Amino acid sequence: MATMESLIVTVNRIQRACTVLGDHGGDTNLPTLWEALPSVVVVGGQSSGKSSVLESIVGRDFLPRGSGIVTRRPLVLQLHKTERGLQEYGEFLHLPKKKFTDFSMVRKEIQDETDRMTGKSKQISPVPIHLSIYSPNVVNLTLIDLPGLTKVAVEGQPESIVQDIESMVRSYVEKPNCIILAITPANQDIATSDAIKLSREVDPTGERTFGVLTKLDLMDKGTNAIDVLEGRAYPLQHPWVGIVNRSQADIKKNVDMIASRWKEREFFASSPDYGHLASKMGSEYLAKVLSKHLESVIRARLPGITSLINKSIEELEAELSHLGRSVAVDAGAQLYTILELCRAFDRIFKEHLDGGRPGGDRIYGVFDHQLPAALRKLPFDRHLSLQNIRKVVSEADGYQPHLIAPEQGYRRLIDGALNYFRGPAEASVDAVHFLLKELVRRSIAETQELKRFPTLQAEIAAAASEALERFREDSKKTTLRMVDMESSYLTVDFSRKLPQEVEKEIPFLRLWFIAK
Ligand SMILES: Nc1nc2c(ncn2[C@@H]2O[C@H](COP(=O)(O)OP(=O)(O)OP(=O)(O)O)[C@@H](O)[C@H]2O)c(=O)[nH]1
Repeated sequence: MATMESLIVTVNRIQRACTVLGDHGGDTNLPTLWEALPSVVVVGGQSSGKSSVLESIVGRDFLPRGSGIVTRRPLVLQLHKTERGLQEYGEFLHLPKKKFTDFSMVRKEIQDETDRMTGKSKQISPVPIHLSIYSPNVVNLTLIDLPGLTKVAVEGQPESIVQDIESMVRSYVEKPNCIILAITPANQDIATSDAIKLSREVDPTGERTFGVLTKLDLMDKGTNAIDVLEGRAYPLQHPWVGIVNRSQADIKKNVDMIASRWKEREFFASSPDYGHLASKMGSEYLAKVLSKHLESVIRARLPGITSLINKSIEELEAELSHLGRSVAVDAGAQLYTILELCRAFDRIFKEHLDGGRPGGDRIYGVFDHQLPAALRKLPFDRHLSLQNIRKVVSEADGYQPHLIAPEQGYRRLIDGALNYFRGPAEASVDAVHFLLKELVRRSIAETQELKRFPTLQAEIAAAASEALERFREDSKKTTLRMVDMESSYLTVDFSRKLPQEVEKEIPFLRLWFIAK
C-alpha cells in the first residue's frame, strides 16, 4: 500500500511541475500532461457546501468564505498524510519552503494570491493555486476546488461570469481522467442540483462521479435522504455519501474541525434514519473512499501517463537539440553570438551573389538581357529621323544658320538621345533592387542558426531591407548622374568616332558604346 501512497505523491509532484511550466490543461492547443493526471474535482452550486466538505476532509478551517463567488481560481489541494504527532502545515507552490502552521494565514494567502491574478475585481482565472497540506489527520489525496456554479453575477462581475464559470468547470469535468465530486445540498430538490445535471451530461454512466449530500441536518423534520443514500433515487455507480458539515453558527463560533467531525459521527450514529449507514457516511469515510478510488484510477492510467511523459521528454529533447547550445548570459558573449549569426547570414547572401547559390545570375541577366532589350525599344529612329534632325538643327541655329558643321544641333540631338537612357537605367536599378530583396529573404530563410532566434531574424531582415532601400536611392542618383555626365561633355573625338555608315540598327547605341 505504501507504494500506492507514494504513487499519489508522485502524481502530485508532476501536477505541481505542470503548473510551474504553465500547463494547467484547458483549451490550449499545446500538448498537456496535466489532463493525463487523474484528480478529484469538487463541483457544486453556490453555497452547496463545497468548501465545508473540503475543510471537513482536511480537518482544518482554511478556505475563504463570504457572499457571492468566493472561489475565483481553481485551488489544487494536495493532501499528504504524515506521521501522527507531527505538526500540521500548509505550503503554497508560489511560496516554496514557506510553511504555514497558522491556517488562518493559509486562508489569507489564498485570498491574496487570488487577487494577485484577478485583481480586486471579481473576475475568475483558470490559473490554479497549488496548496499542499501535510497532516496526520488526512489521507493522500488531491482535490481541485472550483468556483461554485452560479446563476447570477454579483455586482462588480461581468454578465459573462455565469458562462465563464461553467466553461471553466466543464474544462475540468469533461476530461476522462477527472473524478467528479458532485456536491448537492440535501435541503434542496436534488433534481435541480447543478452538480448532478453537469456530471450526468459529461459522465452519463456515472463511473467517474461521486455524489455527496451535504446539509442532511437541515432537512425538514420528517423528511430524509435515505432513498438517495441507499441508491433507490438518483442512483450512481458509486454510492452516495452523506455529510454533515459545520453550520454557519458553528463557523461563527469557530467550532473546531476535529470536534465537528466528532459531531458528524454522532449525527449519523444516533440518527434513526441513517444509523445503519453510519460506517459509510461522513467526511472521513468520503476521504478514504476517494483516496482509494484515486489510487485505482492512477494505477489504471499509469501506463498512459508514463508513455505520455516519455513522449514529451523525447519531443523536448529533440527540440532542445534543434535549438542548439544555450545562449550565453553575459553581454560580450551574447554580442559574439549575434555577430556569428550575422556572419552566417552574410556568408549565405554572398554565395547567392557570387555563385554557389542561385540569384547572382539573375542580376547579371538584368544587364545582359533586360537593359539592352529596353534600349533597343528606345525611339531613336524617330528621334534621329531626317525630319527631326532638320528641326533640331534649325532650332539650334536660331536666326544665324551654321556655316560649316551644325555643332549646336548635333549637341542637342545627342543630348536628347542620351536622355532616353534615363528610364531604362532607373528600371535596371529597380530590377536589381527587387532581386536583392528576394535574395535577402531567401538567405534569412536558409540561415539555419537564425531559426531559433525569430526576433533577431526579423531585425536582420529589417536592417538589410532598409540598407537596400538606401542603396537603391543612391544607385539611381549615381546612374542618372552618369547619363548626365556623358551628355554634358561631348568631345570632338566623340563625333570623330561616329561610324561613317549610319547603321540601320541603333546608331546612337553604337555611338554611345563607341564613345564610352
Ligand atoms: N447546517 C449545515 N450547514 C452547512 C453544511 N454544509 C455547509 N453548510 C453551510 O452552508 C454555507 C455555505 O457553505 P460553503 O461550504 O461555504 O459552500 P460553498 O459551496 O463552498 O460556497 P461557495 O464556494 O462560496 O459558493 C455555510 O454557511 C456553511 O456553514 C451542513 O452540512 N450543515
